[in-house]
Amino acid sequence: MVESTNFDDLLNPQLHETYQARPVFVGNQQPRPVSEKTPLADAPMTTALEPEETRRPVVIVDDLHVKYQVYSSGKSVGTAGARRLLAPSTRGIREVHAVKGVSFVAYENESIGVIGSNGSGKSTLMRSIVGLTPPASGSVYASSRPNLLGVGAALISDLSGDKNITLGGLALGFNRKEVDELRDDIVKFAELEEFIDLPMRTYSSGMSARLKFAIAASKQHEILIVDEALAVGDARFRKRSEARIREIRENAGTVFLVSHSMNSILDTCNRVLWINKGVLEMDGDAKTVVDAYKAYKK
Ligand SMILES: Nc1ncnc2c1ncn2[C@@H]1O[C@H](COP(=O)(O)OP(=O)(O)OP(=O)(O)O)[C@@H](O)[C@H]1O
Repeated sequence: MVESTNFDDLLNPQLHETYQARPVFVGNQQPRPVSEKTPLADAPMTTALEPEETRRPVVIVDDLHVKYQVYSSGKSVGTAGARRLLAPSTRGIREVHAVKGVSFVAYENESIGVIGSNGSGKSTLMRSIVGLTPPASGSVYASSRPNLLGVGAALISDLSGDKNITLGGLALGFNRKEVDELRDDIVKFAELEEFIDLPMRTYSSGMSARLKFAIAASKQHEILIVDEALAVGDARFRKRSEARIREIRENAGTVFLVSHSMNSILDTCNRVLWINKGVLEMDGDAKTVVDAYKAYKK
């Protein structure tokens, strides 16, 4: 007989019942490092960044450099025939310098768009702010742990949408009771009432994206990073997710939105960072930066 796995066996209630997502540095109003090259927590900032005194800084990125080590196959693209044979081998480890000395201060209640061409380093910068990708040098300071929107990693496609709400909710730091209280709102927001008992693998990509967004956005994040999440779903869902992002921001959150949609950026953000080839090309009022970016792209 094949033994079936109980859903509760997949979780560890003892572990999760009291689990709460903890800020990186508890009880300290000052931004503190979430990641930096050296373990010196109180290392002075290397650049002349001066946070405004009238506003509360929530994220400080100080001269951040991020590098990837990539294994190169040795195939030099574009060199044909004999030229390829004569060309020096590029086999081995190659370094990609994805973020090159980016510095800025983000304040409470700001909604910051992050724009730039493909491969310019936007996602890398965001992953570094969350602490997923370590910097090669420089530091990131945050008043509490920034959250990258998305609970995708915690979800299991063979389980129903409903059970995945439990999984995703626990991954966000809610306890079971809190997840149960939020469940109906999440299902309603995702508009999946009729499908919530079906395994997630039967969902279309838009349906699972809606569920992931609805789970992740059910939490009032203090620092939230949304990387292209709004590009999914239809226009109506996009409008509602934009509205939810504005709501999070209005409730004293700070939101970063990485997007290629200038309309989403202009609708949602009051400030924009333009990243170009790993460098912070421009930082300012949303319309000014978007106009400059559009002019550059022409
Ligand atoms: N895991 C990785 N390993 C190696 N190189 C990487 C990795 N992730 C990103 N890169 C490289 O770092 C650079 C910046 O990539 P990143 O994904 O941050 O850009 P992006 O601006 O978010 O791009 P897009 O708009 O296409 O999503 C690119 O040259 C990319 O090839």
